Amino acid sequence: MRFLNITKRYGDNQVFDHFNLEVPPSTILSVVGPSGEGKTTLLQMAAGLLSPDEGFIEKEEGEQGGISYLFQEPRLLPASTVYENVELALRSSYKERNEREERTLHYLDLVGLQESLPLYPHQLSGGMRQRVAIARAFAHQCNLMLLDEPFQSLDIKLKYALVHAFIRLWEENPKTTLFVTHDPKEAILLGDAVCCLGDPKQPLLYQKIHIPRKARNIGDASLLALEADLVETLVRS
Ligand SMILES: Nc1ncnc2c1ncn2[C@@H]1O[C@H](COP(=O)(O)OP(=O)(O)OP(=O)(O)O)[C@@H](O)[C@H]1O
Repeated sequence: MRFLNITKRYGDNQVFDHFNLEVPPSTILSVVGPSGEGKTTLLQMAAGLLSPDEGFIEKEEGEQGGISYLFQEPRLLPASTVYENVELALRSSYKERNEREERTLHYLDLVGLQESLPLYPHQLSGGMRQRVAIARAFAHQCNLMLLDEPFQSLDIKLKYALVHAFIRLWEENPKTTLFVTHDPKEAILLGDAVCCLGDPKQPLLYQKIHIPRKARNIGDASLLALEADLVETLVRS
């Protein structure tokens, strides 16, 4: 997916000014940036919910069609169980009940919820609800994933458990993904590249990460150096 020469204004507020950015197919681009610098605007344009004033968004053939969203709040169906919340997302793509059941159990297993199938959202902790939302995002037939701070407001242990659950599911079937976060560590653990917004004309920082996702350890020297660069860019912006 490419953002080509994008200009976007809200009244006098110019958020993007002939801005270019590329997310190679089947990769994750982590987007960080100070508040109000256009992260959500970028996601909304990628989703087609908002049009740029100038420029356009080019999507590869495999990126057209369904989009899976993952938000900070899980947005589950309150009257449906854990199992049903995920199974419902599979109905349009799997007509066979047995196949749907197998897929549902697979996704819920990968996020560690195999024991919680009959529970309703109000019976779950915040972290468990977000696990269901992650499983559902992967169950939904999609060609593009848009993540808007899905791991925010979780304690640090839970946050990394969910980041790893996300990676396990994503690696099974990689989709072009835009991942918005305020947390440089999350950005570095998940992204094939990280970029920092903060200048309407161009990213303040864009850095590819060559270490395979599964081999990343947040204590590695090169990742710590990148994190320091990101933090410095964010603080200076
Ligand atoms: N519908 C709107 N009408 C007017 N201004 C808007 C609208 N949506 C966003 N903006 C403005 O555009 C700028 C970018 O907003 P956006 O929500 O994209 O930023 P963000 O980086 O996602 O912020 P945050 O990190 O706080 O979520 C902000 O100055 C915001 O006030």
